[in-house]
Amino acid sequence: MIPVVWSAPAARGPVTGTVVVPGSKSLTNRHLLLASLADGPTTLHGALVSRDADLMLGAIQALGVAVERTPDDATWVLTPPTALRAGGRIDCGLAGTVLRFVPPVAALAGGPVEFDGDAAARTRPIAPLLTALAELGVEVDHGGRHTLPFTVLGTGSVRGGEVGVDASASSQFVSALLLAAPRFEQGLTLRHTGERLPSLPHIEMTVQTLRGAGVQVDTPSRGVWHVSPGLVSGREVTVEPDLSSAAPFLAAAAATGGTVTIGGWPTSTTQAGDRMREILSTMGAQVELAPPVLNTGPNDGATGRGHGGTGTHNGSPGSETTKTAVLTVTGPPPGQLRGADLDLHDVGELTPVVAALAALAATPSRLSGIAHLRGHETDRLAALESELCRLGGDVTQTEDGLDISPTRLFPAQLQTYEDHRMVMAAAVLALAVPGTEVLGAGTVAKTFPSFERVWTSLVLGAGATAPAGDALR
Ligand SMILES: O=C(O)C1=C[C@@H](OP(=O)(O)O)[C@@H](O)[C@H](O)C1
Ligand SMILES: C=C(OP(=O)(O)O)C(=O)O
Repeated sequence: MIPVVWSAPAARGPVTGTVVVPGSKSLTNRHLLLASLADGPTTLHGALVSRDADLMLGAIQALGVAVERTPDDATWVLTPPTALRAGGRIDCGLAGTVLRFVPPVAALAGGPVEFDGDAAARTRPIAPLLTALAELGVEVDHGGRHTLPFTVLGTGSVRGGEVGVDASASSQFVSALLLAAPRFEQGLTLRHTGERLPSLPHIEMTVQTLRGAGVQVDTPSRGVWHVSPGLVSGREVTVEPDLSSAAPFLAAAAATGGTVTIGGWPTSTTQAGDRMREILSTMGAQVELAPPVLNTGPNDGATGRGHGGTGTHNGSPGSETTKTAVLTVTGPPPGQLRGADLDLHDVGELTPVVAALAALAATPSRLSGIAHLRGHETDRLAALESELCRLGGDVTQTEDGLDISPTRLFPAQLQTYEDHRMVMAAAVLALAVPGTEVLGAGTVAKTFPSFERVWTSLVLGAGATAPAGDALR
């Protein structure tokens, strides 16, 4: 168990080794949700085992899905009920994917489904989604507050049709409506009505996941999606490793002049974490994606942990051929990491780790396009400003991001605000600031329960980190 106050290790020299990261949170939770709507069983290989995935599993079980897991947790079989079950209570924890993706599915159950979550989840944006559901004829009792707790009053069917949603606070409003839409009577034509739309790759992930399950999704123009009503195919999928969970390990190489290698890196992916390659290269690291391994068979991207295994996903209409590769990042010599001007609008979840790295760089950085991070697990812009300043950093919040300039940093006890990515950011900072302590680091279990063990083993020089199955817990 990770201690409440974690003395995160400082680097003893260049951090070097090979890391195995667990399955993608965003893909795992999309596949779990779709399994509840499918026409038959779904088999998942390499799914994430973590608090957010557990919460999604709990949610679909409350809706009547039967779950079987192999003893090593490597394979899960999810069998949907004939009709989604009402009367359940869904715990969203602090998981945006549960809070946003499950209510439109609950509307298809034949009665009330209650939703609540962590205290911090009550301040996460949800109103535009509840309003869109109301326009689609779904009754939600939220006592006029438009926040958790609320009850979706399912009637067994949703009419569907056309609806607008302002998703400038979270792309998850769009994903949520699209994921349930094949089971709406008329399908759905969804229009984003706001100025800016964050996290587009995550919406593309939703579209690809639906198409993989045989659902027809058209994108007639920018900011408009059409989902045709129809069957969602139960299928067999291998979940890609979580590339955003890989980010702090790659950052460790960049910050210390070390070399970190991660296998099973999908050569084509919708995951935000893939942008780390470009970000690290801009900051002066060497980034190499070794010749891809061709995998044939049913797959969602990377199969097998490590180097490009294979797998099969039916992808309904035929199987796909996927490629994975080995990613190696080598940091510049100490003192030569460059700051950067980065628009992170599409990949906001990378911000905490990138901000930590920017604070260790030799020149200033500007991170922009991320005003919506004020509604993430915590107000991430405020949290990063406050914690970097606690170490003596030179950081100011802008309207839509952070300006970070180099300064000498001193050890302090860092707070993490129940935010897994603040723990990862603190770990990166501690590499260069011996004596740094991290308060509440256990919150990293949201997406990476074994983070502290894998991190410590890499930083203190054990080299290769935990094997696949191990890294999942
Ligand atoms: O759909 C998803 O799986 C996610 C979408 C993004 O949310 P926002 O659009 O709210 O930033 C991302 O930051 C989050 O970590 C996961
Ligand atoms: C914003 C995040 O999570 P969530 O899915 O809870 O929105 C995140 O993981 O960075």
